[in-house]
Amino acid sequence: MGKYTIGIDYGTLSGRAVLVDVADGREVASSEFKYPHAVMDEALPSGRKLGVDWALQHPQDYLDVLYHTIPEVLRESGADAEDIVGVGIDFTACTVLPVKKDGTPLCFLPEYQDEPNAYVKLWKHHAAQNKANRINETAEKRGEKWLARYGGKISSEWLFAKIWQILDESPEVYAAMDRFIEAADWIVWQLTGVETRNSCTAGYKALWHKRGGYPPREYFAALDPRLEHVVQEKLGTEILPLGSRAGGLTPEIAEKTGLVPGTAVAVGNVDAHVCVPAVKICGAGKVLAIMGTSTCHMLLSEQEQAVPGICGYVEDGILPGFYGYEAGQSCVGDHFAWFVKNCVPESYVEQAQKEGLDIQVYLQKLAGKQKAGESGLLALDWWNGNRSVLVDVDLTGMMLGMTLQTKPEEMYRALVEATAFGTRTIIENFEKNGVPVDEFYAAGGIAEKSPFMMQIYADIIRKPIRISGSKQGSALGAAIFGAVAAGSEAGGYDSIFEAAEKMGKLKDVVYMPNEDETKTYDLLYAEYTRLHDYFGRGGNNVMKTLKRIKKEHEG
Ligand SMILES: Nc1ncnc2c1ncn2[C@@H]1O[C@H](COP(=O)(O)OP(=O)(O)O)[C@@H](O)[C@H]1O
Ligand SMILES: O=C(CO)[C@H](O)[C@H](O)COP(=O)(O)O
Repeated sequence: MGKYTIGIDYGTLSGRAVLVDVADGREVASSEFKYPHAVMDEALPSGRKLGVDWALQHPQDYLDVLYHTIPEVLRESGADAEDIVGVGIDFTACTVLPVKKDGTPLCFLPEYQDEPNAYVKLWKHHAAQNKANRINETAEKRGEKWLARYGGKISSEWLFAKIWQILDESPEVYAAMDRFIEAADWIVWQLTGVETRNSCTAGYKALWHKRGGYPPREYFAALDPRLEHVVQEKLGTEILPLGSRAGGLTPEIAEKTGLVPGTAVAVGNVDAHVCVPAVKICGAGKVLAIMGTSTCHMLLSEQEQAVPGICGYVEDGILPGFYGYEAGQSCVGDHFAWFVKNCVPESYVEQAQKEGLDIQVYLQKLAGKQKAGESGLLALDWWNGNRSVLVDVDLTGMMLGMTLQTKPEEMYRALVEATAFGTRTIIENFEKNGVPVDEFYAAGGIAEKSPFMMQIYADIIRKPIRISGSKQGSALGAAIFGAVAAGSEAGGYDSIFEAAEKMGKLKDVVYMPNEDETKTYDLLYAEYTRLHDYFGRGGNNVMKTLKRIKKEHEG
């Protein structure tokens, strides 16, 4: 009888579960549940308006993912629950929420339902930038050594900026929360009844270090005296390494999902990092880009090297025995989603429908007929700020070269190219700073759906691109960690490397750079870099001025 594990990938808009065969990673069944509340960036369910740069979620949606997708993959596969030996989950990060000590989210309590700071702050909640600035300035002033691990600057997406925002704006919420916890750890807590913290989110998003722990309390006190004991009071300090077993499934969750009580559950993981073993990466020098709403770039190295402008590096943060480096672009597919929602004429939508094509596929069909540089357009990919290498959410988007002849498919292609230039900037930044990049892999919705984009990326970054063999790379990665949490005695594996070797997958296709296109793209990339540095490194702060004026209008 085969043994199986279930991996659940909590993305920005939905949760996706896969049930896979432990022997070879074969996907037997899958299921998706779209979050009913999606991303709340304008108002709470009560109608209460949110400010600029807010992005919240509702934790009930995460529980509903379990109740819908697990029974569905069990039904679809026909697998016996006794043969499901482990469950692993991954989540967007730093997606964080305030909870009571029994795990109840504050936003479930009637007194906080109309309080924005009681909800989950999604990874792309950018309304704590003023806090991130002070976190950086204070760290620099005090000569905090950890700052270099985070590329010299931490982002407003990270944990301490978010919790400080709560303290500052809603001290009563801060006082009422017993824990501030990553959604990854919270959902594992709901599955097992045990509160655990995973080393991945703690390391990348909460400044934690395997040997040194968190920054000292004097640092937090220098930020705000009320934060002096934030770690002890709100976070908890017992951090478990990736691949550990967090606990066994509770009888209540087992009953609601159809699984067996006590089934091994892995400690939480991050949607990007978890994907590395899913594409069989087990060593240094291979960048994996997980390309969806945003892109995260993961890279292993045997060397510890400070790299400016990256999100950070964490020892054992992706796989044991390596320094795991992370960089990213906080907006990639989000550009394209924004474009089709706001900038495509009715006639295009109708034609796409007539041809039975998704509107993005239709635009790609038209844009694919063009050559590099043919549109005369060049864009900066900062519709949601810049995560790497500038680490500045106050930067905004820009497109240059438009004329009365410019077509929607050309603008769409320019946005795709801009995101690829952003990726090339990240690769070159690693290489320049002593972390070699030999190969490039891609996973995520975009790598899966769009050969058009993958070819443009290969042409722009000048490297062959290998693609994840699973449509759900992150969910497969979570299932792989589920197999390690189960261990070999239960039918899983004792090492993540062995599990990756057996269960990881790559497609046969490799996108090769096309020499003619790369030559033109080199010219465009030089112009992109000029604009990138001009608008992004202080040559012209017009984007910030415009944002400030906009904020004044919004009060
Ligand atoms: N045919 C397509 N080609 C390229 N990108 C697409 C296509 N369809 C949807 N997308 C983009 O994929 C992104 C979602 O990626 P996905 O990996 O599925 O989700 P997530 O990032 O939430 O995990 C959206 O931002 C959307 O613009
Ligand atoms: O910060 C992250 C990883 O470190 C987020 O999880 C990520 O950017 C969100 O990913 P997705 O594009 O899949 O929604």
